[in-house]
Amino acid sequence: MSVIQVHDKKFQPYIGEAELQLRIKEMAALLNKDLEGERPLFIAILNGSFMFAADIFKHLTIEAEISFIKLVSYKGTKSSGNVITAIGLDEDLFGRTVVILEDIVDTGRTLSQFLPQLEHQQPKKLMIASLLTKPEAVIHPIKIDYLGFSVPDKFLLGYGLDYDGLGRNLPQIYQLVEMP
Ligand SMILES: O=P(O)(O)OC[C@H]1O[C@H](OP(=O)(O)OP(=O)(O)O)[C@H](O)[C@@H]1O
Ligand code: HPA
Repeated sequence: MSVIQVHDKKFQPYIGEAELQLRIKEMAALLNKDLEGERPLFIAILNGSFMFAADIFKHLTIEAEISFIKLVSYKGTKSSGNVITAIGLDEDLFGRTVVILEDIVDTGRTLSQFLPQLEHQQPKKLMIASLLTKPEAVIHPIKIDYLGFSVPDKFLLGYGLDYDGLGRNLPQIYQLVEMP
């Protein structure tokens, strides 16, 4: 398996396509078991989660809906810091079982800022399914209900994850090669 170059950096293969797909099937099987009869709404957070969302959704056999949203961060007032708003969230979450689909929970900042906005709508349940997390990088702890892989605190690329816009199309996950 070969090292690839994207922009100025080198990346080595880290999680292969077969291993990814196997784990995603296992995650879907758990969701099928746990959420039978709940007609959950899956909310995929763009851009990064598009491949994970498509692959896991294909393996769901329960009745389920999916919606794709984009989070936009802008400077709020001094006291509130950065504010995150969701574009494309048209559904009413009141009383629904909601599962957020993320490619990665890294520092936890994105979800820690966004989850309270969803909780405000009083869903019946609000759960997180993330393909990846970096426990050593967490600053804002997030409870991940369905997790694919715990990984070290190294920059990843591929399967939806980008480095400066490139690499999202790679079918497997690569890890940054750190140069001495
Ligand atoms: O836990 P955190 O440190 O907040 O990092 C996780 C977030 O970072 C990535 O999104 P990004 O903002 O890079 O946007 P993208 O999905 O469009 O690449 C990823 O898709 C998560 O949403
Ligand atoms: O490791 C990563 N790679 C690409 N995008 C990311 N966004 C958060 N963490 C990462």
